[in-house]
Amino acid sequence: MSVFLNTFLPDTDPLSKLQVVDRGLNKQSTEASASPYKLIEEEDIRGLVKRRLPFSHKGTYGHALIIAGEIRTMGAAMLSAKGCLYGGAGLTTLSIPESGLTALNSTLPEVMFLERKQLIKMKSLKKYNAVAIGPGIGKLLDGMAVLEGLFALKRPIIADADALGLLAEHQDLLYHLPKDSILTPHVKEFDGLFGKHKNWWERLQTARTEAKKLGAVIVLKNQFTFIIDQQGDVMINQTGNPAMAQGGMGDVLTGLTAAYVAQGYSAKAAAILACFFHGKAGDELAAHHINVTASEVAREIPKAVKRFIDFKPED
Ligand SMILES: NC(=O)C1=CN([C@@H]2O[C@H](COP(=O)(O)OP(=O)(O)OC[C@H]3O[C@@H](n4cnc5c(N)ncnc54)[C@H](OP(=O)(O)O)[C@@H]3O)[C@@H](O)[C@H]2O)[C@@H](O)CC1
Ligand SMILES: Nc1ncnc2c1ncn2[C@@H]1O[C@H](COP(=O)(O)OP(=O)(O)O)[C@@H](O)[C@H]1O
Repeated sequence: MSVFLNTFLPDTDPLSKLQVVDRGLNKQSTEASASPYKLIEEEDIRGLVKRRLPFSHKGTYGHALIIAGEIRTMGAAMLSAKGCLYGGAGLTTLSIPESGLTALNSTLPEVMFLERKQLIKMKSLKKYNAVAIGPGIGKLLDGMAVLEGLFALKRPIIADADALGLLAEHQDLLYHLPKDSILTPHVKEFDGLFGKHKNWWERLQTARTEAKKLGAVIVLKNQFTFIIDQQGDVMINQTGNPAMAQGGMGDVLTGLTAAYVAQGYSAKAAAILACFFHGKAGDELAAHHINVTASEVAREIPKAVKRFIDFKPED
């Protein structure tokens, strides 16, 4: 039976009711019968996710840098770092104001620290396999200078939360976003970047155009998160649930996305895997909890991935 796009939208419009969604990611977009809208299925994830290798070491799984947090939102930085750590990056470094250092060392001793002033030494940032910026940075950090420096390196970044706010205010910079970057807006951040929309159908059309124009992956977060790739195809994530509707959940997703980029996945694969396992961890917790915290979701991720990898469909 066909499934239509309106099933995944929180509002109604005449066009999405007519738009068929393909099941799975296998059909090539170039095929005449293919829909640009695709539902991510477990089989797709099995084809993407890699096991950890014998004789591997921390260097095998990449080094992620997360630029996050200010005095009132240091929690966002900790949550992003947790998402990255539990997502399996070989090394995680967090750049926060020094006032957060005690909290970092006592709560996440595995995570390293990079002073904010080191961020202007752009060449030294080349050693990181993934760079994420935004959760809780507010406007205190000289975010624009850091973003400009990162863009000059022409290395993809993951931009979330307040970094998206900065890009919305400086559209000239937005269109210099390095190719294969990942933007992770919720609906308000998306409309801040690209203008107000009447409904979700229109928002998705803008997302497809902008992802192509930017050469970036856009992760438009919602109950069903839409991952729009550089070709303008829309992949729909089915995991996740309302128990996850609590502050900090997106911060964990940002860190988890960085972990997958650091491990060598493409921007598109990293975004798909992060959304899938973030939601999967939330679903497993929601089986026994009415609501789940962002920290709990982060901690559940390695278990959810392990269960998924070890599960045999005939079990
Ligand atoms: N522990 C910490 O340090 C934490 C720090 N955090 C950090 O603080 C910074 C600012 O975060 P913020 O929550 O103040 O603003 P922001 O996320 O822009 O929301 C503004 C308004 O937008 C809406 N809205 C939001 N999400 C939506 C959605 N999915 N779907 C639909 N609508 C949605 C909603 O408006 P409403 O719909 O209620 O009118 C909401 O009130 C940011 O850097 C973040 O990383 C947080 O992560 C929390 C934990
Ligand atoms: N009802 C829901 N169903 C599925 N996922 C949800 C639900 N509510 C929130 N989420 C997930 O939680 C995250 C929220 O992100 P965001 O709004 O950026 O949060 P924050 O800024 O507090 O970190 C997204 O990944 C979103 O998909």
